[in-house]
Amino acid sequence: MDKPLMELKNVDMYYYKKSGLFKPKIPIGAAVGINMTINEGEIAALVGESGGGKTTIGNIVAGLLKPTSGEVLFEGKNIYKMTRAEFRKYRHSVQLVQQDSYASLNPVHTIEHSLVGPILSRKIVKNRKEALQKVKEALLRVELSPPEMFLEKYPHQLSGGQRQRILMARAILMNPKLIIADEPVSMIDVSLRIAILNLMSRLNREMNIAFLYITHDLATARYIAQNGSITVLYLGKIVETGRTATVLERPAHPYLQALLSAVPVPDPDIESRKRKLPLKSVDMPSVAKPPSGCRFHPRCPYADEKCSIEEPELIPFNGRLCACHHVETIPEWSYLE
Ligand SMILES: Nc1ncnc2c1ncn2[C@@H]1O[C@H](COP(=O)(O)OP(=O)(O)OP(=O)(O)O)[C@@H](O)[C@H]1O
Repeated sequence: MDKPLMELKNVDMYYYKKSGLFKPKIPIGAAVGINMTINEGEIAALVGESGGGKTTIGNIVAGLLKPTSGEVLFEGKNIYKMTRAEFRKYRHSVQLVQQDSYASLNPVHTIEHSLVGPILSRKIVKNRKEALQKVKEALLRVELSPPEMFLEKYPHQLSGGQRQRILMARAILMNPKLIIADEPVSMIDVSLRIAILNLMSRLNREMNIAFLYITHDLATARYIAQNGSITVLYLGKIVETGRTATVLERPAHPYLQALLSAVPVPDPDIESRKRKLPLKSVDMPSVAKPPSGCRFHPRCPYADEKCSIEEPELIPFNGRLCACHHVETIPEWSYLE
């Protein structure tokens, strides 16, 4: 039985950008009308192109960014109505791992210092001896062995993949229920990516930690969230969401269909027979000036007048939710022509 861990209810996040001296600030709807649930122990993928609002949503879930409106619930409680003690517990339970592992670690501190410090100061352990023991266990869990070899190192002495593992170790030391992994593999060598994805899957299975995996890369989202859920964003709005297997098997929204058609296949024969979805425009409009009606309509091959006027709601369709006026009538997607 799925139990909601984190819920976003009708969340909007507007940034305000200066448009010139004496001119009013322009609102940028980086996330609009977001409803999303991450269940206990689930791997949820959040995908979309640059500027879609992924990092904004990740930071809202992490409690680092307060949305302009809407509710953020952790275990059913609004995080902005929590007592100090409850909020502290939530912040320990939800950890954020960012893409730039170098920037996330203090370059003048050893790994031991960076990992022991937070659990001592947050009183997760009683003393330094216990802290060191826990840190060694965490390093073993993230496959940095022997741990003693890594404790005295500085971030610059480690590879990108090893630093990303250190960040995972720092996150699991807080005994989290959810780790938000924001593009965790985009800055490491392709050959090492799969190992980090497998590590996250293992932490999910062995420690029942839920993951919010944020990425622009559908292939890695499909791989890691194959038994979980996927939410696709376009210019700050959800266009399709549901179980990953259902959504990616038969994508319903034309934007997701186009994204899937663009994932290259190594076999040239299949690649040449793969179905293409020619978009009307390759240019991504600005989120500061989103198109009227359906935000995808200027690029959508199926768009008509209604799409340019009326914003589509997310509605149930074939076992998932999809925001498209023509979802019932557009040709069913198939992988090959
Ligand atoms: N602090 C800010 N002030 C003003 N605008 C912002 C701020 N942070 C983000 N934005 C804008 O909000 C939009 C969504 O940004 P966000 O970083 O959430 O998207 P993203 O999908 O994570 O993209 P990327 O993969 O490029 O990081 C972008 O147009 C961005 O320029």
